[in-house]
Order: sequence, then C-alpha cells, then structure tokens
Amino acid sequence: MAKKGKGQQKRRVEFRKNRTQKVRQADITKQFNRDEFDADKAVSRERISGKGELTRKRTIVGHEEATDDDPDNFTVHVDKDACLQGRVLRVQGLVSEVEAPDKSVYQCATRRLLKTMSTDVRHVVAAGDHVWFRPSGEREGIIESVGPRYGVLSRTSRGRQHVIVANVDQLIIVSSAGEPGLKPNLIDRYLVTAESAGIRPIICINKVDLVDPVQLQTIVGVYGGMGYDVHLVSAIEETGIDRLRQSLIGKDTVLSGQSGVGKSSLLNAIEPGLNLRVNAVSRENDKGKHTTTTATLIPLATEGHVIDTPGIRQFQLWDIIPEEVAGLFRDIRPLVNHCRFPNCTHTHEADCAVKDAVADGILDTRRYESYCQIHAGDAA
Ligand SMILES: Nc1nc2c(ncn2[C@@H]2O[C@H](COP(=O)(O)OP(=O)(O)OP(=O)(O)O)[C@@H](O)[C@H]2O)c(=O)[nH]1
Ligand SMILES: [Zn+2]
Repeated sequence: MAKKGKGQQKRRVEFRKNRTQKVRQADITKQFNRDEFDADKAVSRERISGKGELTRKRTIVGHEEATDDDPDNFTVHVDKDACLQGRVLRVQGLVSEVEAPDKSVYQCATRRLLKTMSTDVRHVVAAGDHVWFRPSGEREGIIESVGPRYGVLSRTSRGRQHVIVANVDQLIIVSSAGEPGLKPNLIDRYLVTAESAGIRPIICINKVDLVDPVQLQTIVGVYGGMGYDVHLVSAIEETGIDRLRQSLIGKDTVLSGQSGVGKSSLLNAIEPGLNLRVNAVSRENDKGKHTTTTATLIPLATEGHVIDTPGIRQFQLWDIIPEEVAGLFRDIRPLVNHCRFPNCTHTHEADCAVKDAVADGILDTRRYESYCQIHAGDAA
C-alpha cells in the first residue's frame, strides 16, 4: 500500500512540474491581446438560456447592406440618397434622439418594419446605435436601419436581452487612492464586466495627491502587467488629466465607480461644463420612470461621447455565470487548460493549475481571492 501511495505522489509531482513548465512557456502576458477590443469585430455575446453555454453571435438588426426580399436575416434596404447616418443619443419611449453628422439632433420614430424584427432584443433601437434615418419635418425623422452592434452593456430580463447602451468603446473604472480608500476587488468586478461585454477597460486611480505614490506601485504593476491601461490622476491638482483627456478623444466612454471617488471632479477637469451637462441629464432621468436604464450619450468637445446613466455609474455584474468568471480574468484564463479536471472551478480541486500558480507566485494572491469571491457570487 505504502509503495503504491508513493508512486502516486511521485506521478503527481511530475505532473505538476511538467505543467508549471508549460505554463511558464506560455508566457502569460503575450496572451493579452488588445485587438480583442477591435470595434470591427462587431460581436456581442449571447447566452443560450438555461444551459450556461456561451456562443458568439453577430447582433445585426436591419443591416444596411441588405435587401428587402431577405426578411429572415434582419435586413432592410436603405435609400442612402434620402437618408442620413446618425447616432442615437438616447431613447425615450417611442422617440429616439439622433445626432446627425453636422451635430444637429433629430427626434426620430422607428420604421414599423424594423419593429417587427425585434426578436431577441427587447428594443430595436438602443442608445449608442448607429442608424440610417430619413429626415422629415422640423428636425424629425424615421429610423430606417440599425447597424451592427459591438460593446454592448445589457441585462437580461425574463430571458430577453435588454440593451442599455450599444457601441461603447471603453469603460473608465474610476477609483480613488484615498477617501474612500482603494478597493481592488471592486476594480476586478468592473474589469470582469468590461471583458464580458467586449469593452476596453481603463483603470483610473484618482486622488493620488492623498497618498505616497510608492503605495500604488504594486497595484499598478499587477494591472499594467496584464496589459490594462492604468492612469494615476488627481482631479484637484490636475495631474495626469491631459493623458486621460487624450484617451477620450473620438471614443465613446462609460465612466463608472463608487460614489465619492471623484467622477464629477474628473469630468470637470477634462472638459469644463461637461459635468454640468451630465448632471442635467441625470436629474432629468431621475424624474422618468426608467431611471436605471435610460442611458444618454453626451457629446464631447473633442469628438466622442461620455455615456452616463445613474444605473451604469455603480453597476454590478450582469449576467455573468460562475463558469464564465475564470475566462474573464486575463491572468487566470491562460492557466485553466492546465488543470487536471476540465470542469475545475479552481476553488477546491486537486491539481489545479490556478491554485498552483498562486503557490508558485505566478498569480497574484489578491487577484485569486477576488476570483473566488466573484465566482461564489459574493457582494463586493
Ligand atoms: N484630495 C482630492 N479630493 C478629490 C479629488 N477629486 C475629487 N475629490 C473630492 O472628492 C469628493 C467627491 O468628488 P465627486 O467628484 O463628487 O465624486 P463622484 O464620484 O462624482 O461622486 P458621486 O457623484 O457621489 O458618484 C469631493 O469632495 C471632491 O472635492 C482629488 O483628486 N483629490
Ligand atoms: Zn483549476
């Protein structure tokens, strides 16, 4: 018996040694491919309800390239000479506010044919959509076609995907170095949400004037090492603001983070008056019935928009199932294929490459703990 036990132990040690080698060879950082956030892919993720499986699927509603006689594939012919291209700034009931190329805003209804195509999305038109619309009357129009979507923030209600905002380029995760103190686990939650939606996350640590920069080295190292952009800024002292402002140009950006971290102060520092416009929209939303879901794109002076909704500012993880979480952690994803069990949850199993990576100092312990919390569905 004792002999067999020893043999087994030896095999395990061998197995682990081989695997550690393979993992090191894989060179984790190489796999953090920024091209994933390439807008061209126009891909959104959809869950096959009940099975916990994921497929990647193009969400195309009324794609412009197609013809009327092809009703099954969500295609509509658009007379481009009579229509304008625009961007939906927000949707309120049946009316969409659409920004034309000359920046004027049209109040648009939606063509009935498009509405009948609404099968797997609750609303045919969502804030952020790229549309073709036919102008009519005084700054009014009809939306004729909706372009493919990427970077979709959505939630599922009663088995249907409810798009809150589409075509978001990036999510700025705002946290603060002090008052309130840094909460890396909360940053991890936002990262998981962004990764799941295919939106490029940017980590912004505000109020660096309150701490010794040395205190932030570890966290900057961990996230920077994974390929994330990390900005250390102070809205009050205006440090790092120029670089942050640059990253917003020509992009559609959602800003989120806990209350009090300085989101409003940062918006003020980036562009005077921007925060006032955001606040005006928030106040207006508060009056409406759909407080948590009415997203609004607010144009920036330098092209691009910031997107604000009270619901998105402090949003929680949406629609993420436990089995998905490891794949959304950039530092854990390359390890999972090396676990002994294909359905390893990386929490209690033997011969788990993720746990071994923590023990070997390859994976940051705090990140692993964060994974365990999110996997267990614990609140931040
Ligand atoms: N020391 C320091 N304080 C800051 C900085 N930025 C903002 N603050 C202060 O932090 C507090 C909160 O700032 P806000 O900009 O209102 O924070 P917010 O994230 O918009 O908060 P909510 O509107 O509640 O979501 C205010 O008292 C600001 O003056 C900074 O860079 N350094
Ligand atoms: Zn494992």
